[in-house]
Amino acid sequence: MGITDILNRTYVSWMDAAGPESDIVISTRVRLARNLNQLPFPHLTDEATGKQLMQKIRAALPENEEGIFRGLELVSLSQLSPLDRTILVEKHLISPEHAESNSPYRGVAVNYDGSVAIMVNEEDHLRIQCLLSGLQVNQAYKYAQTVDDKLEESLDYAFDSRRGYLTACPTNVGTGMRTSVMLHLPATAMTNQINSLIQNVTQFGLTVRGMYGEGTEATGRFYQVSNQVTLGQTEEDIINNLWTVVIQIVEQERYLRNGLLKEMKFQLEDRILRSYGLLTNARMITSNEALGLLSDVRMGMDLGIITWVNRQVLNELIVAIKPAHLQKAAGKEMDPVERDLKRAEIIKEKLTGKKQ
Ligand SMILES: Nc1ncnc2c1ncn2[C@@H]1O[C@H](COP(=O)(O)OP(=O)(O)OP(=O)(O)O)[C@@H](O)[C@H]1O
Repeated sequence: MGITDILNRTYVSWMDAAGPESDIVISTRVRLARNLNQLPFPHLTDEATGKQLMQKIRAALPENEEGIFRGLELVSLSQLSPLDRTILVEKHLISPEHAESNSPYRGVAVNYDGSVAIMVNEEDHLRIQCLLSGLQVNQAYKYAQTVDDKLEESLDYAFDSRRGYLTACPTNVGTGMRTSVMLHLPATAMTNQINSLIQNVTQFGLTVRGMYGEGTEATGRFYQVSNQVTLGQTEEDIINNLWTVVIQIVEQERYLRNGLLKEMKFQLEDRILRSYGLLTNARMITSNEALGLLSDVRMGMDLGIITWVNRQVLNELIVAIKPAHLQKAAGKEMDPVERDLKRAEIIKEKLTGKKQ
């Protein structure tokens, strides 16, 4: 029960849709950036220090422990194929930049259900991530803290009493914490209110990114909202601020959805049912088209228009239709046409429960 298991199945725990507000908040992530004293930051590291760091972290991870530590084992990126590294990106367990490396001195540890993932030698020596379903900022922070405390029992962190945790990029100094939520905002997007939302959240020290984080565009219907500031605020301030803003975004999205349902009931039902029809009948489908249609079906489910699909299936599909997951499922490399065929097949099967 370790990373192999995570790589061989689509499901990880953030997809269970069991968390609060999971009609709109898909997942919550808390990540802590940490570095070890006396060792240069990753971008200045040579082979010898890279190796030393991997050894120290491997030794610091608890063995045979239960709870959130179950299955947590450090694997070098060189031990994973490019496809498997992309699988981890598609599941949101490592960043796209980390996946580009095949260095033996960079690594990843993932627990049994993907709720804890640790990147080693990414931008910082350690990036501890906790990822949960729905809006669970406090719980995700609690998990991250538990992992952090456990590692700190045997690692000497770079910490300055005035500045806080020291990090490779000055924007992370202080708490070293980024808290974020992945939101599904179709009504906000359909009513052209995304730009004003972006402006509003910026005023609260938050930032809006695309589905795959830094450098990915905030377009479509899925958005990641996170704190921009790590210095001069406590972890509790950051969490409370994010929670307060997100609750308002959630309420606004629900209000807009209900408005659409009231004002254009038949058009909305038509659009959603057509989207379902396309998803369950297409012979070939691209990733972008599928994501847009899945977003419609998800909203249809939330509004009670589609009653026969469950949210976990939709969360799993968001990931199962990505290129690396499709190729893993097919057991071979595929060109774009083959992927479009396979994608259509998987969607049909998951939505209708019928094998082709
Ligand atoms: N709430 C969330 N749910 C699922 N995945 C998330 C969430 N927030 C971030 N991620 C994923 O984490 C990865 C990193 O995201 P991002 O670049 O925003 O953060 P970071 O690396 O911690 O920040 P930094 O820019 O400070 O390095 C991305 O793959 C992104 O998809």
